[in-house]
Amino acid sequence: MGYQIQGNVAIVTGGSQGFGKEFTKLLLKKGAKVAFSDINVEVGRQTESDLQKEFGKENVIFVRADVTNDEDWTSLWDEAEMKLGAVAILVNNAGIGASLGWERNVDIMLKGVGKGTFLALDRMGKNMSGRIINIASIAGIASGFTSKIEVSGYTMAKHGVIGLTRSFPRARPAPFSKYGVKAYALCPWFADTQLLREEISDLSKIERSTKTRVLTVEEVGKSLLTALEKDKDGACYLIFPDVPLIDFPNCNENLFALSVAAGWILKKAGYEPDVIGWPVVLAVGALLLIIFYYIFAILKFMVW
Ligand SMILES: NC(=O)C1=CN([C@@H]2O[C@H](COP(=O)(O)OP(=O)(O)OC[C@H]3O[C@@H](n4cnc5c(N)ncnc54)[C@H](O)[C@@H]3O)[C@@H](O)[C@H]2O)C=CC1
Ligand SMILES: CCCCCC(=O)/C=C/C=C\C/C=C\C/C=C\CCCC(=O)O
Repeated sequence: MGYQIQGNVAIVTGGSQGFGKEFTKLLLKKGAKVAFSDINVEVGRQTESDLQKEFGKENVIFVRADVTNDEDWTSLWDEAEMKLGAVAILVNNAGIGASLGWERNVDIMLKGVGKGTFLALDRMGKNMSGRIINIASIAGIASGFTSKIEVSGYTMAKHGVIGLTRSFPRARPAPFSKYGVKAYALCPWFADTQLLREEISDLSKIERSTKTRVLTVEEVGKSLLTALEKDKDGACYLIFPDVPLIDFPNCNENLFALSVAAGWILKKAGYEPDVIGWPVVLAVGALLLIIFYYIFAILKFMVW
C-alpha cells in the first residue's frame, strides 16, 4: 500500500538544488506540502520562486537552516508546522563533498542527520506517524573504493547514517514502532549534481575508470517514491545504473551468523586457529548449503 504522500507535509534538507530539489518537486507532484531548507539562500530563494509558480505559494516554502545547528532545526520545524501543518516526512539529504574535510563531512552528513532524526522522533512521535528518509551513499555500505584516506570522512558519515537507519526496526523500548515512525535510506552511486562536479569536474573520468555511467538526478528522485511505496522500516536501497533498486542486506546479521557457525564447526572439529578469514567462512557456508540440500532431499523422499 505504501506510505501516503498526498496531503502530508514534508521537510527536505539541502533542497535548493540537486537531489533535494528533485525530491521536493516529486513530493509536491504527489500532493504533499514541502518546506525545503538549505544554507544556500540565493539558490534556495530562486528554487522557491520557481516551485511556488508551479505548485502554489501555499504548498512550498524555503527556510534557511543549517543542519549542524540545533536552533535552526527547531525553527525550521516550527515554521513548517506553522505555515504548512504537522510534518510527517523528513528527508535528510543535505551534504557536501569529501574534499571539504572529515570533520565537516561528519558534522553535516552524520551529526546533521542525527539532529534531524531525533527531533523528528520527538515531533512526529506526538502525531503517531512519520517517515524519515536518509540520503546515504554506496559509500555508506562499502568502503575503500579510493586509495585516498582524505575522503574517508565521507565514508565515516555515510556508514553512520546506515547504522542509524538499520537501528530503527529493532529499537526498544519501541519508541519508533509505538509512535509509528519508520526510517529507510537511499544509497546512490555517483550522480550528476553540483556536489560531484565540484569534486571531479570531468564526469567522464569516473565513467571511464569505473566503466559505469553516472546516475541522473531523476533516477535518484524516483527511488524516493519507490522507498515510500515499499515502506520497509530499516531498508537501505542501493541505487546503481540500469539495475532495479537493491534492498541491500544487513551484512552484520547474515555474515555474523555464518562466521560464528564457521568458528563453531572448526572448534568442534578440534581445530582452533587464532583468526579465521573469508575463505574459511565461505567454505563453511558452502558446506552448510550442501548439508541443507541433502536434508531437504531426504525429507522429500520420506514424505513422498
Ligand atoms: N551526487 C552524488 O554523486 C551523490 C550524492 N549523495 C548524497 O546526496 C545528498 C545530496 O547531494 P547532491 O544533491 O549530490 O549535492 P548538491 O550539492 O547538489 O546539494 C546539496 C545541498 O546541500 C546543501 N547543504 C550543504 N551543507 C548544508 C548544511 N550544513 N545545512 C543545510 N544544507 C546544506 C547545499 O547548499 C546544497 O544545496 C548528499 O547527502 C550526498 O552525500 C549520495 C550519493 C551520490
Ligand atoms: C563508490 C562510491 C560511490 C559513492 C557515490 C557518492 O556518494 C558520490 C559522492 C560524490 C562526491 C563525494 C566525493 C568523494 C566520495 C566518493 C567516494 C567515497 C569512496 C570512499 C571510500 O571508502 O573509498
